Amino acid sequence: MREKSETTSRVLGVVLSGATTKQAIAQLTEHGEKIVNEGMLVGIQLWGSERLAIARVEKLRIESDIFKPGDAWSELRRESLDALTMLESVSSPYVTAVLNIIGLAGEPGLPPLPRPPKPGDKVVELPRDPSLLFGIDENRPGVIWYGDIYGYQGLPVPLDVENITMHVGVFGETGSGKSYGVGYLLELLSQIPLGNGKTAALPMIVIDANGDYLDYHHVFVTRGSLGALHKVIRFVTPRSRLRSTPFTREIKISLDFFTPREAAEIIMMYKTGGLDINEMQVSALDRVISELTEEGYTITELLTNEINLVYERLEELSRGRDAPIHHQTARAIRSALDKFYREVYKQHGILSTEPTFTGELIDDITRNPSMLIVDFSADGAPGVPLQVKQLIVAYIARLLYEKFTRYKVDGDERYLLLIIEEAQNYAPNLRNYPIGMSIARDYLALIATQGRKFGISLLLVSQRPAFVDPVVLSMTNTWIIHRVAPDDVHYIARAVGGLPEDLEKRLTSLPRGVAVIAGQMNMIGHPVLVRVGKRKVSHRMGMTRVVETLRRLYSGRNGD
Ligand SMILES: Nc1ncnc2c1ncn2[C@@H]1O[C@H](COP(=O)(O)OP(=O)(O)OP(=O)(O)O)[C@@H](O)[C@H]1O
Repeated sequence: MREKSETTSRVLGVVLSGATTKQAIAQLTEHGEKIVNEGMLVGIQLWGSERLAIARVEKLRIESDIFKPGDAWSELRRESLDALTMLESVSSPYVTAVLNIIGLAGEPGLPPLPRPPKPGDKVVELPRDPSLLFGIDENRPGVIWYGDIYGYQGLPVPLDVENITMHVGVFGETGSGKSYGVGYLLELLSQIPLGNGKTAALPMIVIDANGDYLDYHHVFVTRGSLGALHKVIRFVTPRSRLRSTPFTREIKISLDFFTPREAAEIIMMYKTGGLDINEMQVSALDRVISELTEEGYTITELLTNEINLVYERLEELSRGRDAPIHHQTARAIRSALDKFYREVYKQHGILSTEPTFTGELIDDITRNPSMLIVDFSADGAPGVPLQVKQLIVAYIARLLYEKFTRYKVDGDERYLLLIIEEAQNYAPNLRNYPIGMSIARDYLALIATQGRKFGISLLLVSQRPAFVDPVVLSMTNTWIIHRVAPDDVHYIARAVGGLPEDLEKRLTSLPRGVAVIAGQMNMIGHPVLVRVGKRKVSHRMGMTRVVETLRRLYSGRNGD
């Protein structure tokens, strides 16, 4: 625990008259003028006592009595530079700060003030002691400490791991630092304090759109450990040249967790992109698959080695005038089956009667907490189209749902975090983002609405939250918001259930690596600005080396 002497902070300003319990205007001291920034938190020593209020600086204003518009010096300022210099020498500008009061320090949730600060109350730096400030002991089990509160190096935000089950959304435009920040959060979640100096990792599956998390795999492979994680395994598609590298497996899935009806939907949706799904075709294919599964075949067998059986049964059921399946419907189904078989099974090798991403794997990683990275980068999934990736995500979501329901029924409580980068590609909001229906959307919605009861948490990462399915998005309850596009601000503020106005205004101009953190996990109980902490594992993927590469490729060509 830090020394209490740190709490005697230096005075940053004094409260002026007219304060309410929600807002105060303070004049800054010379020291305050040097270090106070807009967006920063400060303390107000209330009523001349030891009680402390926490407030956020909404706005700074510089004032001067001699440089007021239309004052008696206006003409002089206009006519003479000498006079201007003279005025400058006698003017004494000062800075006022508008402070939005958050609540009383020292108690969880920061309760509201019973009465306003009085004129002359001191504005001070926050003590870097979480128990004095938030009433939360630094060593409390189940709390991870995230980054630094903006303006206070060494004063992190306490996050309650218990509330991760209510799902997390991380938003920010490209280059705002989302992936870096998520990596930092995953590092914290791979060492959750349990008390008595013990730590444990939360099992995690990362759907890694661009290989942003492969540094964790690399470090695990070279060092043999990463936090309290047991293993870090990378999954690549079967045609990836990386498939036989260490701690790397091919991802092969089956469709046996799905019902015949769901499998029929998936196949038809795969063909049409889901935009034009025909109920008659889905139920006819459901009938064909159901009949054959009742005869003892698995759905995966039917869509791989035994595809001819499906074709034959389809043909039988659509032959003749009174056939139960119209021949045109059969033709459309045949074409969808062909495409699914050719691309998913033959070309990309994803579908298999011997899947590698299995229920046993989930048993293993939840018993021995591990990180699985599904590498959808160009190296990990070469040439694999989005629809196949959506199918893989749908499968993983369905498998997790199935497994965790079973754990619950058996009284075998387990937890897992499913991280989805570029969430808009798997759970799209079709009104704003018409990429075609995602096969994964309904299964992710299932986890979003039901998962928390079973111990599955979602962490959705997106550049454009307005493009994410509103049902899925509305189920997130903790938000880490980096710099976002102006079009997204309103949408985010609504999804978050309202942000303080001054923070909302800041969202489009946050520097890289600074975010607003709000919602259930944030134990301060109020949205705060935070500087993301330093990762232990570097983030090579996000780096660019334009100048270095130009030098390597082209220097010397002009004879220099
Ligand atoms: N807090 C930080 N400290 C140090 N470097 C950072 C920080 N945040 C981001 N960076 C660096 O900035 C670059 C962009 O960050 P990052 O890749 O996380 O952005 P992003 O929002 O995920 O972008 P995209 O959506 O395009 O993937 C990377 O090189 C990353 O390492």
